[in-house]
Amino acid sequence: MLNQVYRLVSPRQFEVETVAEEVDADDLIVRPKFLSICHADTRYFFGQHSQAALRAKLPMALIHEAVGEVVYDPRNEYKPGTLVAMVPNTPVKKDSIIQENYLPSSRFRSSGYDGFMQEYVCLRRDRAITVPSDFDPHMAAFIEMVSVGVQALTKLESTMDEDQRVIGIWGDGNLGYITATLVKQIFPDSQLLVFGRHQSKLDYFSFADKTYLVDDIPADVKVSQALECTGGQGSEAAIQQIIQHIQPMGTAILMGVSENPVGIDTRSVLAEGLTLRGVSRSSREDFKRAVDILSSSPVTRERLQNLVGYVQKVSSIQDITNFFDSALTNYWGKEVMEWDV
Ligand SMILES: NC(=O)C1=CN([C@@H]2O[C@H](COP(=O)(O)OP(=O)(O)OC[C@H]3O[C@@H](n4cnc5c(N)ncnc54)[C@H](OP(=O)(O)O)[C@@H]3O)[C@@H](O)[C@H]2O)C=CC1
Ligand SMILES: O=C(CO)[C@H](O)[C@H](O)COP(=O)(O)O
Ligand SMILES: [Zn+2]
Repeated sequence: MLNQVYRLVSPRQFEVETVAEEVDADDLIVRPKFLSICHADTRYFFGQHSQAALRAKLPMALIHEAVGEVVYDPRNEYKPGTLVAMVPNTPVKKDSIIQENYLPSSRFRSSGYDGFMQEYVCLRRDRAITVPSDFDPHMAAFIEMVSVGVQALTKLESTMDEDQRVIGIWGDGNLGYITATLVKQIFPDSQLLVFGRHQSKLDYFSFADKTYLVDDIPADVKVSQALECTGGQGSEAAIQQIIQHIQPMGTAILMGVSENPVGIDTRSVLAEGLTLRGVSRSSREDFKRAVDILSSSPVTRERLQNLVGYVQKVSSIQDITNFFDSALTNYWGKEVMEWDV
């Protein structure tokens, strides 16, 4: 099959390339419909990586958050038109200990392998998760980020001590918001505190028990467990505050991506017996749990619809470039492309 792939060839420059795809019975052909942007994509688009990293990864199609319609299934298991969320991680090896999203051999789309900015995606069938028909498709576009929140809270469940009284989230953006909605489902009896830098963003977290501006946290506020959802240099200050406000022996899940190493006060980590656990990406199981949570909780779906921040139809390379530029100035929520190329 000949396919048109929209690749970033250098910062801010896309080119369309025709690629011959080999389709076997294990694959599905999916037409991408709604694509949403992650910070990882904007870091490539704006060239916020070292020259060596850009040379190693580009040209590459961006975007790892998307839903699309099945157009062809050689095994006829999926009806044409079925909306599926596409899992961007494709494992090529199995390991009895290391999960698929932590195996260096796995192929993650839009980080070294072509992402979903394509005319058609040739998708291994175990990478497709059916999206229920009552989901808003703009919200469904970022199920991948919801699955990362699920991965984080699943890891928190298996790592933390028994103290579930207070869960603290640092970060008042997309990942913080998604993770906060999931805390309300996965830890329904816990108090949820959210710590951010913008009152106008914290106002969206109306379902949290309390929100704090990070320059105004009372010294006696304590959280049992914490999740860092900030990224960039902001991670350093967030991790420092988590160390100050977490109970001894608490667990902090770190999710924000920083291009440069950040400093951590290890003396306090040791003295308080803290666990810092990194979480990256997600697995098929996390997608399934994410869809199950959304299916059984209309209120979570409604909250996540509030995170649809900017929607635009794109039909050309110029539209795609404009869309990424708009993402830079969008203040709240996820940017979703209606993919019409
Ligand atoms: N681990 C994983 O698999 C994944 C990681 N990520 C990463 O997560 C990070 C966040 O993504 P996203 O939510 O989309 O980004 P956003 O920009 O939407 O959100 C980050 C928010 O955190 C705020 N912030 C910065 N510093 C602090 C601080 N010290 N304490 C509290 N809040 C702070 C930011 O404010 P301001 O804008 O003023 O700095 C911003 O509002 C990124 O690095 C992204 O790459 C995303 C998806 C998956
Ligand atoms: O966003 C993510 C998962 O949803 C990851 O943070 C992203 O895949 C990291 O990729 P890279 O190493 O290319 O920045
Ligand atoms: Zn991402």
